[in-house]
Amino acid sequence: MKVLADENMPFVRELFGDWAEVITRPGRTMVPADLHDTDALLVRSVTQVNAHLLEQANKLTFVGTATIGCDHIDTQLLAQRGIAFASAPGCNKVAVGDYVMAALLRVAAHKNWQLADKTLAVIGAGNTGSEVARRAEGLGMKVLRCDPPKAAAGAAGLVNYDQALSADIISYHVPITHQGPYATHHLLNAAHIAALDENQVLINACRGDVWNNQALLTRQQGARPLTLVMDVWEHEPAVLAALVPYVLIATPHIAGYSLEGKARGTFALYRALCQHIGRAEQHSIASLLPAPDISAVSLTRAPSQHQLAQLVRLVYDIAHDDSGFRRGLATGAPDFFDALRKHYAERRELGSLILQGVGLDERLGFKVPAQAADKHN
Ligand SMILES: NC(=O)c1ccc[n+]([C@@H]2O[C@H](COP(=O)([O-])OP(=O)(O)OC[C@H]3O[C@@H](n4cnc5c(N)ncnc54)[C@H](O)[C@@H]3O)[C@@H](O)[C@H]2O)c1
Ligand SMILES: O=C(O)[C@H](O)[C@H](O)COP(=O)(O)O
Repeated sequence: MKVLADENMPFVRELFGDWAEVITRPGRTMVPADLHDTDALLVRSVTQVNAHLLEQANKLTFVGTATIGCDHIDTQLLAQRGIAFASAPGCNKVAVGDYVMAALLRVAAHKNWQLADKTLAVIGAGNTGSEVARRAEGLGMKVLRCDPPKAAAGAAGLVNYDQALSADIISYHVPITHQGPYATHHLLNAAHIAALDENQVLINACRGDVWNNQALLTRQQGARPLTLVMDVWEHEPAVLAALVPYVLIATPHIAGYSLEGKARGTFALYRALCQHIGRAEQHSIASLLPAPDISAVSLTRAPSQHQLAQLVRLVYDIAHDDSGFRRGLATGAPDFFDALRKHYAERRELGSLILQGVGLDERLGFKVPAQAADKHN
């Protein structure tokens, strides 16, 4: 069987190579001819899987995306053509939790805030939003969850969007949708942006088009700019360069880019394709992951917020991603955004680091030995 995969999908050869012919291509520039005689197509978020791409797909029976978001896939078309489809829900939710936690600690240092005094609103209380809420609660923050589709289905304990917009920090975790009662395109629109207080912080680690970037630029160029954390941008990879100097943390859509998250994404497709063709699984995720460079740290007392930030930086330094983004943009190279993503350094999840010695809140994401963990679930 012939498997065509995005060249930026790790572990494809390890999982598929011993039983399929694996061909890799740059995801953003896959063309219809690449699909000729291909049985299974494995993509990431940058490949638009639509009628045009499938024009020469004469053998295709399976499409998989190793991502959470599926907005790049015409799933209706696949269903019409009888092509099986799989995605990887939740695969990188822990990485997004790590990213937002790193961002929160950096924002707190910048604003001289104690996070435990602040309120965080999570817009979209699904896989990534729930992971972020868990981290924030581990930091002692008050958390508001806003998810109108879930509220309409009867879920309790949720706030409406207006209430959420009053929080100190507002973090977005919705899919991009353009139609229906809960459409998220420009969910943060010009009127919302104009009405926010200058002390508020906005975080976007979902999809760029959820925020009106031009309206944000207008706000930032005025007298009362907001504090912004942006991993995703409207019109990626062509970011609104003028906005970047007004963003506290700017990164190239890498919130989900932990090695573990990528491994889970590829593995979800391996599992789905095995099921699709009736093949027994012969691999595990654990076998794909190398040992982390730093595996344990011993604490003698509960860490302060500042020390917690240092511990997070041991595993994931968001400032490094931010400075790389700014350097890349400054080169003027049109492909800087994709180049940063393609050559992204190996990043482990906070859970790869064991924190020994004190009973740390396990919701923070580090691995805490069972007898020491301060359990909350
Ligand atoms: N930056 C990254 O690297 C990265 C990584 C993973 C996921 N993502 C993006 O984040 C999105 C969310 O991921 P997830 O795993 O949490 O998805 P999910 O499906 O588990 O959760 C999304 C939640 O958003 C809610 N929602 C939908 N419309 C809403 C609206 N108008 N207002 C408030 N809530 C709304 C849904 O009810 C659902 O509970 C993905 O679709 C993907 O686009 C980005
Ligand atoms: O939807 C997702 O899972 C994330 O946005 C994912 O991390 C995107 O990464 P990409 O597929 O663009 O490499």
